Amino acid sequence: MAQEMRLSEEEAGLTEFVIKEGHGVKGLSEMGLNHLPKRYVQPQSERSSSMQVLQDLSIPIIDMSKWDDPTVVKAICDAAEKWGFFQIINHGVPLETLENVKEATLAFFGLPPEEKRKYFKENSPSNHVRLSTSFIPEAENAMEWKDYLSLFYVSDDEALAIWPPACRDQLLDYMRKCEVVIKPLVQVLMKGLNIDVIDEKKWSLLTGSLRINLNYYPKCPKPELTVGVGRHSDVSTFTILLQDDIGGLYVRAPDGQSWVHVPPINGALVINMGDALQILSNGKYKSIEHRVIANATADRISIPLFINPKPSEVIGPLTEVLDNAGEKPKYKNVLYSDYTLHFYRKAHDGKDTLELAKI
Ligand SMILES: CC(C)(COP(=O)(O)OP(=O)(O)OC[C@H]1O[C@@H](n2cnc3c(N)ncnc32)[C@H](O)[C@@H]1OP(=O)(O)O)[C@@H](O)C(=O)NCCC(=O)NCCSC(=O)/C=C/c1ccc(O)cc1
Ligand SMILES: O=C(O)CCC(=O)C(=O)O
Ligand SMILES: [Fe+2]
Repeated sequence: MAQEMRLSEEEAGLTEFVIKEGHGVKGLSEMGLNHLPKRYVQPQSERSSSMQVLQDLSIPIIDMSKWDDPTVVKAICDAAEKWGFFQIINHGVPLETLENVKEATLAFFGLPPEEKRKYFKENSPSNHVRLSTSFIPEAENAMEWKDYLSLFYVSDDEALAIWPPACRDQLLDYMRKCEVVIKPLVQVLMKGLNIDVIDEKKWSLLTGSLRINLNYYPKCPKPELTVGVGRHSDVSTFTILLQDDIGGLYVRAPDGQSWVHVPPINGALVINMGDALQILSNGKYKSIEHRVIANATADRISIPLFINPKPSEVIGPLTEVLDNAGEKPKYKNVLYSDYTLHFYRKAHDGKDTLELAKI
């Protein structure tokens, strides 16, 4: 009884501690709890014990050093169609830059709670900077064991003024250096759709806005009962993900049922297609469901850079794709900010956001 009482008091104080006081799940983890608060208990179907993992399959690893070589172009387009996910090596972003971003992420989450609280939605000077926990606590029945800082990029000047000083310089440097990955990838992916010339308008449609998230998954007392990130696809055009060496990211296998682990490779970047590109390519490129498991032994970080249409763009199947392939559109035209708003209004739910755009 006393134990139960303590637990329910704890549940009541949880929101206060995690959300209002700025401790996040990192704070919970550091308290050394030996049980998982109820709010984090996921339904059986979402737990790792319900995942069928294929051990001998893996997403392609592609050497980008000769990215305009026809065999590399084909490897990228095939991976984007079949897997929606691949890792790239020899991509041109210096190893040191990647290390700096990971260090900056740890530096940010290592700040005292009263510092971090400044970046909560209620206190943040701008909706372009937001520190949160789980995904959307207001909309979730069960929370995810993750804290994250989300930064919307408008300009260097704005970022220097409002992004947290603990990480802003390293993130800006990383984003600038990622251009050597973004440009070739867009060119190659468009080539796969028989689009050889990408004018200003199309660049803006495909890559007009950037968002970078810093994800922190602290050690979890009962990882088998919860998730790091629930099943979802990204709403981006595509995402460049930097992960540390802990592991735990799984992607849906081409069979649509099983899961495949994405093993950390030092110096590699993980690329995944997002919903916007699935829509623009009329379904040729697939945004693939992925998820992150929680773990008991190590803190994990990851840094996704989301390359997106501008929120004010209308996205729909590209006319070239429909004309070249003589296809009927599978998706409606939607305002991208309406699409992302729909994503941000509900808990992670696999690929359900796409239903909004389906014809
Ligand atoms: C800052 C923008 C440019 C909009 O500004 P705004 O028009 O002034 O609108 P708001 O900032 O008021 O945002 C509208 C609503 O969007 C939601 N939202 C706005 N950013 C956020 C935010 N980072 N967090 C969670 N709600 C938000 C949020 O619901 C918010 O409503 P509210 O909470 O009532 O103020 C921006 O939010 C926007 O429209 N972005 C579109 C581009 C964009 O960010 N695309 C998303 C690509 S990111 C992606 O694929 C993410 C994947 C992801 C996968 C797994 C995760 O666990 C987390 C993320
Ligand atoms: O942490 C990871 O490896 C993936 C995170 C993710 O899917 C996301 O933030 O959208
Ligand atoms: Fe994701």
